Amino acid sequence: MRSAAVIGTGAIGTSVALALTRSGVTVHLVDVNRTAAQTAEAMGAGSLSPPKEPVDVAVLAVPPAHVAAELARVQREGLARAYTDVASVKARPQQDLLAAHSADPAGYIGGHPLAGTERSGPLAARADLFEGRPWVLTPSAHTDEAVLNRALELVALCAGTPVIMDVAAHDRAVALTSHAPHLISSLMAARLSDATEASVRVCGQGLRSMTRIAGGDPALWQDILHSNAEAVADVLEAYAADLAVVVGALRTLGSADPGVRGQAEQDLRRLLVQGLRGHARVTPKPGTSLADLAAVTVAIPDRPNALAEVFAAVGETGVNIEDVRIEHAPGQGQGLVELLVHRGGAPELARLLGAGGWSVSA
Ligand SMILES: NC(=O)C1=CN([C@@H]2O[C@H](COP(=O)(O)OP(=O)(O)OC[C@H]3O[C@@H](n4cnc5c(N)ncnc54)[C@H](O)[C@@H]3O)[C@@H](O)[C@H]2O)C=CC1
Ligand SMILES: O=C(O)C(=O)Cc1ccc(O)cc1
Repeated sequence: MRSAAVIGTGAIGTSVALALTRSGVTVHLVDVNRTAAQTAEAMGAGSLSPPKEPVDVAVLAVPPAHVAAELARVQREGLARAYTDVASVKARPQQDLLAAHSADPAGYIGGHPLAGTERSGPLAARADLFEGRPWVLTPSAHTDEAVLNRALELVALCAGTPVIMDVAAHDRAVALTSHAPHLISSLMAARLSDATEASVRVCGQGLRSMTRIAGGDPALWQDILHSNAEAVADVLEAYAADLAVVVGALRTLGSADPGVRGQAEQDLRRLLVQGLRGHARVTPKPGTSLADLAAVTVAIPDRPNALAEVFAAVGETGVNIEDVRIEHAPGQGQGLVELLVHRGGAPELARLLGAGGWSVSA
């Protein structure tokens, strides 16, 4: 691939543009918001000048409701030889596209990288955002093979992992893994909006993780949820049924009737154990299961470069870090870095870091 166009230079579009530019692709940037496009250009993501001939691929990184209209527009202009998008829902853009008779479905393949952030705009972009992340492609019966191949090349240049899916299966899957969880995160965060300062002050890291995605742009999420409403409602209905059981169990845990109490204990345990099983299925890295990993926790003093020194110390041991979590409470003298490594390497890593003077628990 020699050239590309990115339409929509927000968090995702600029990340794609940065990754392609880094690989030597000439990238042309387009956005209805001039400031967003200029910021992306200033970040080194590409150029605002229009291409002189059709580019190899155009990536539509606009909100889902705008994909089909933008696609029809840029196809009419003959901007590219192949077109794809990154929208979080796939059935709606495809239906809109088929309904918009001016668009050419053969030149288009749906796409969705499962990587992102709760922050919007080009300043939230990162060239390495897609590294090792699944990137769904949804070829339709109309999609040309050359277009599929071009999209596979795009994913490879962004270091993503391609996953071919049918649009309906994709939308059901992300309802479960992304869209319903987003709403649950918003529900949790909404409960806090008028809580007392005294209550909010005693929040733990778990709450911060669980409400992080509630910080996403409400307009974008309204669009995503609107485009996948039925599938998300199905998942939330299942949550509602589980919640009813849990509330019932909590209300009857203290019952004088041993039968009722026993049932409540069983219901609660079943949910907690099932949660543990589900948690183990969310892999931190493709090909790695959480069950294969162990955590080594290192206390980090609050001084410049301390974090870099820990990573350098781990690097010297030769142990690969599979995932990392950082807990820091502003104003406290130290933070905690939890290093997730392969189970077999954890004891030796803990020993070596301890010998190096770090305060470690494994
Ligand atoms: N936020 C996330 O973490 C992820 C988002 N996505 C999808 O990526 C797409 C973009 O999302 P973000 O980058 O997060 O949003 P963003 O708000 O950061 O960027 C969207 C950009 O599109 C521009 N835009 C809107 N309509 C346009 C049009 N008609 N023509 C040209 N530019 C237009 C906006 O001015 C804005 O700069 C959405 O479809 C979203 O569903 C996919 C994966 C992750
Ligand atoms: O911020 C996160 O952790 C995300 O998971 C972001 C995200 C948001 C929307 C998507 O369609 C895909 C990924």
